[in-house]
Amino acid sequence: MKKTIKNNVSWVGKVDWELRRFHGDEYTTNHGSTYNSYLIQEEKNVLVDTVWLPYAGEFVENLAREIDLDQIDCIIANHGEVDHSGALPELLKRIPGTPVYCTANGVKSLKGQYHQDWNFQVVKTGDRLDVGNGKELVFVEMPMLHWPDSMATYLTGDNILFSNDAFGQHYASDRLYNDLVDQCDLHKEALKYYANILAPFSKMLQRKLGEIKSMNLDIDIIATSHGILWRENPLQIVEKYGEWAADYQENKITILYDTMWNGTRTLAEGIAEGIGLADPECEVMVFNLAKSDKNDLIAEVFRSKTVVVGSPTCNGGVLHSVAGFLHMLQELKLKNKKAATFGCYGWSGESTKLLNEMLAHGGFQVHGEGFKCLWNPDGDRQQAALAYGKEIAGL
Ligand SMILES: Cc1cc2nc3c(=O)[nH]c(=O)nc-3n(C[C@H](O)[C@H](O)[C@H](O)COP(=O)(O)O)c2cc1C
Repeated sequence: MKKTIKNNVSWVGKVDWELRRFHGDEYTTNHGSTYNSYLIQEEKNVLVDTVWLPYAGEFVENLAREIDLDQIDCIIANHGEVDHSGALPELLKRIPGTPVYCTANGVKSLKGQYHQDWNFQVVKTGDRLDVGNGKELVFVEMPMLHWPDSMATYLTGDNILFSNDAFGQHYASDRLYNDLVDQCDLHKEALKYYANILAPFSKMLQRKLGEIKSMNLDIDIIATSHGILWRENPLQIVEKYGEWAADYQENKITILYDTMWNGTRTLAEGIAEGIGLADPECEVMVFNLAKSDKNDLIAEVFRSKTVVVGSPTCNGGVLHSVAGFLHMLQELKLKNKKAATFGCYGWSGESTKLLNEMLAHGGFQVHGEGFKCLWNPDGDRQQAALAYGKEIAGL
């Protein structure tokens, strides 16, 4: 169903209420998601992005109820990923030859996925497309936000920035706008999206935000490709991105562990108590990695100044939940974060050394050699864990 956004611009996307996993199993979408597609009906009719492949048929049928498909003059493909381009094959079967505006890298990613020689029209930053009634589309390349092909499109007159994945969140709602939804949930999902998907590209993002600011665009609405659109103080999310891209941290320490027989959990709780005693201002949170949502934990680490990671030694290594999580963390290349490690062992005790190596490889400033405990901690070792927590609070 079409929903008017402003004047002759409407939302024609899909709300995916039941989505719980995205990018395969890489990203948890506990609030579902949306695939936002937009229809601009000026003298020219322009479709901006489409929806995820499984909803292609439904999308094209719904669109055909809103507009005679032959009246669509062109399509803007801001990003070639299948959650935005998935309905192009179905749509272009119905209206072959319709121009598809995208970046040079967009041609590569779309051809690479769909193996079709569509009527591609390559655009670059600053290129303009007249849509009639005195309005134009202005294209802004956004390479690596988050694919080489990404771009944003700005509609003059209505002052709408179609930002694609930038500023988005996986958040399903029947409400379109930021001022109509739960603020806490919205900001949590926006930060989770940034931490898990965009954090590796923070340096590029800082440059791009500067470039967008220097274009002096009046922005009334940021129309994202996932989740909620920003219309109330839309630049608030641009400012947040500026903060997040600048080695973000809060006064927060996150303790993450897994355990077989609870010894390492006892250490985790002792360390947390020690930090709390030494620095009551610092928020400390403790999570069992095997029982928690890994993408929510990435967001917790992203917000933290220090992460403390524990695993018992198991078969000369660390537990797989911990190894898998640290593998994810390494890829995010977070900056300006400290780390410390701990774990129980029975004989060889490799876990802390291995954890230190993995964290150092991920760019963390690792403190010392880690806190080890032979078998289950007794009262003395519990006190020692508490003292270790006080030491970490002082890092
Ligand atoms: C399947 C298994 C494999 C283990 N392998 C090792 C090992 O290679 N080296 C070692 O020092 N301890 C090893 N241990 C001993 C544990 O590290 C020890 O029991 C520790 O106290 C468990 O900590 P937890 O209570 O946090 O699970 C192993 C224990 C189990 C159950």
